[in-house]
Amino acid sequence: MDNEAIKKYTKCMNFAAKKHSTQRRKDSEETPYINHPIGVANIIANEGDVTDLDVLMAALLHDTVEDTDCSFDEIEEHFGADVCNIVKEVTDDKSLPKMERKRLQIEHAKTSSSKAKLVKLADKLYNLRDLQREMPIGWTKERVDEYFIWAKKVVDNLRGTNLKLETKLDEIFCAQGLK
Ligand SMILES: Nc1nc2c(ncn2[C@@H]2O[C@H](COP(=O)(O)OP(=O)(O)O)[C@@H](OP(=O)(O)OP(=O)(O)O)[C@H]2O)c(=O)[nH]1
Ligand SMILES: [Mn+2]
Repeated sequence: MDNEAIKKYTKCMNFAAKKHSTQRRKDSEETPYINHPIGVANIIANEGDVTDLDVLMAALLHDTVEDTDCSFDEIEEHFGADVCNIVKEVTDDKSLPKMERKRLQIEHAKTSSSKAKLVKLADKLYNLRDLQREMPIGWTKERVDEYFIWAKKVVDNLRGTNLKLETKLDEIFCAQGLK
């Protein structure tokens, strides 16, 4: 086992956990938010069969700039430019109106790098499974249905990246009547 890689990945997990420490998911159990990034990394490694360290660290960090006080500079300083660039590709600009943010995510998906596409595929697979499990507090069925339709538009622009993850996403879309 590569000691340096294990040390870097563990440092990254700890960094992400501290950044997300006060955040909770929108489910009724108020699951600690960190479960999401760790779950996304786990999907990439153990369902997508991808163990590229930069991809797995970017998965752990993928919501830190978007949702915490973390900066891209901080990520680059601690984890390097390659990881930082993947995080940049998967970070929505929260200063934009929501609809514009969601439109841009569909558009950017097409031209993003294969490493960013992997993170995005796993992010969507995690969130869609969460939606199948439980409706987020304050959401309506319409909002859930809209998320599935929007998520499929993003995923359709990520295809050709990882057949295992795309197949599992299509099973979910099929179950939702979206095919
Ligand atoms: N399904 C589900 N989602 C939850 C839960 N708690 C937090 N979320 C997050 O909410 C976001 C989806 O809600 P939206 O209202 O569409 O997005 P917004 O928070 O960015 O406005 C996702 O963010 P994201 O990871 O940035 O993904 P995405 O919106 O870019 O797909 C998801 O991770 C939960 O319990 N269930
Ligand atoms: Mn996410």
